[in-house]
This record gives sequence, C-alpha cells and structure tokens, in this order.
Amino acid sequence: MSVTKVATEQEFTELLKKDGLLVAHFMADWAPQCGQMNDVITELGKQLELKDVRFCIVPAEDLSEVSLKYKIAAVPTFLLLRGGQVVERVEGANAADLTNKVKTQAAKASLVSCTPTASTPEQDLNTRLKKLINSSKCMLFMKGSPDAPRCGFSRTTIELLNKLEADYSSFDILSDEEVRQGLKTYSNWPTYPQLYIDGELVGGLDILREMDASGELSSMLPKKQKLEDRLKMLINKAPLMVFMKGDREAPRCGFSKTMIGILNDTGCM
Ligand SMILES: N[C@@H](CCC(=O)N[C@@H](CS)C(=O)NCC(=O)O)C(=O)O
Repeated sequence: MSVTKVATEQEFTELLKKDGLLVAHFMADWAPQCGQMNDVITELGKQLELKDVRFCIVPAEDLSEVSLKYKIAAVPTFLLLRGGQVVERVEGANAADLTNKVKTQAAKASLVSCTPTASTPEQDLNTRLKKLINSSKCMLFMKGSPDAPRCGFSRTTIELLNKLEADYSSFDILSDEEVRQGLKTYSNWPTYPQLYIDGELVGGLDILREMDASGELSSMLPKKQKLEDRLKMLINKAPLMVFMKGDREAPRCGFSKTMIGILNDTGCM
C-alpha cells in the first residue's frame, strides 16, 4: 500500500471524495516525530492492505488553508476522514492511539464499502449523500463553515443553532458541486442551508425559525456537552491524570517533561 504525498489543496479534495477511510497525517519535515509516525503509518498500511483504507501525508505549513480548515494547531496531527467528514482525530505522536483508532475505523469502513454488485454513478452519489447525511446525528449542509459562513441564510442558521447550544456537524456545499446539486434532488429541497437530524431532513432556515418559535426545535436538537461537564469527565478519567503539553512518550515542553520524569521516578506511572 502506498502513502500519497499531497502537494495541493485540490489533490486533498480529490482524496476526500473517494470511498472508504482516509488517514491524513499533517506533518512538517522539521519535526522528527513526524518522520517516526510516517514509519508507523507505513506499517499500518501493510497490516490493513486488504481493507478500504488510504493514507496520505499533508505538509501542514505548505497547505495552510487546509490546515486552517481542519484546525491543525501542531504537528503531527492525524485526521481520520470518511465521506469528507472527520470521524477521529489524533494529536501528537501517539502511535498506540493512532493504531487503535485506525483499526477500529478500518473495520467500519470495510463494512460500509462492501458493494456486491457494480453500481451506477447515480447510485454511488446517493450512497455518498446518505453517508454524509448520517455522518453525524445533527448534520447541517451550508455555504461555508460555522466559523466563516458564506451566505446570510447559513450565518443565521449557525446563530440559531449556537443559541440553542446544539451539537452539530456541517458540510460546506460550496466545496463540492456534486453534493451541492445532488442533495437538492436526493432530498427534493432546492436551497441551502439544509438541516438533518438522525438522517431525516428537518428543513431550511424558514422551517427552523418556525420550529424555534414554537419551542419544538430545541427539544429535537442534540446538545453540546457543557465545558464544565467535559472537564469533570476528563479530570476523573483515571485516578491520576496529568494535563500536559505532548504525551508521556513525547512531552512537548520542559515543565511537562520534568513532571513526567518525577512521576516515573516515584513509580506512579
Ligand atoms: N428561504 C430559504 C432561504 C435559502 C435560500 O434561498 N438559499 C439559496 C441562496 S443561499 C440557495 O441555496 N440556492 C441554491 C444554491 O445556491 O445552490 C430557507 O428557508 O432556507
């Protein structure tokens, strides 16, 4: 299995359109951990040769637009993507975590990509749209992204969902003309934004506004976990929790490294 070196944003977009699981390694030549993690993904590629999984290397600084879009803050970072959507994320040179997540997702990918008969392009598109719609419990098809909406209707929808503290994923239909036109036919809805909950179309902005006014929308939407609850969960994840820069094997700041050293010496870890 080969690992694709991505040179342009266009090349990355093309890889996202393919079926199966895509593992993207956002890296930089100057970071030695990235070189080590390239060996890890080459080995993973060999182990998963028969599965529907592709690997690519993305030079994070050269493809700054892509890095910005996926909020890449440090290298190495790994995104596991299916149907153009991020399904898992691994930050740092954590080979065990990466291997675990890739194998779990690869098992799922091989189940969904199992097509017994040859299919038409229309069937392929419909399968892709269905996967996209179901890639999150609450899925918004919009113009632009929640941080940078590119039309007033989409912006107002984001404001409404944020006001209701909804937990949602989004897809930028301006990034994919096939999805933009295909979804209109698939769902028999001619405009964007389009909001789906549990794979079912709820509607566009006018419908959402009406449902908000009646209070119906809030009760249907999955809600974001409150920061306080999230922090509590993290703090209580293990009897001894260290919040640090980097990980145990590769601390990324001197203070974190020293603390790990002390804990190792005391036999706590
Ligand atoms: N009243 C509509 C407004 C949405 C709308 O008119 N969207 C237009 C302009 S952003 C659209 O998506 N047109 C089709 C396209 O651009 O492909 C709603 O309730 O969502």
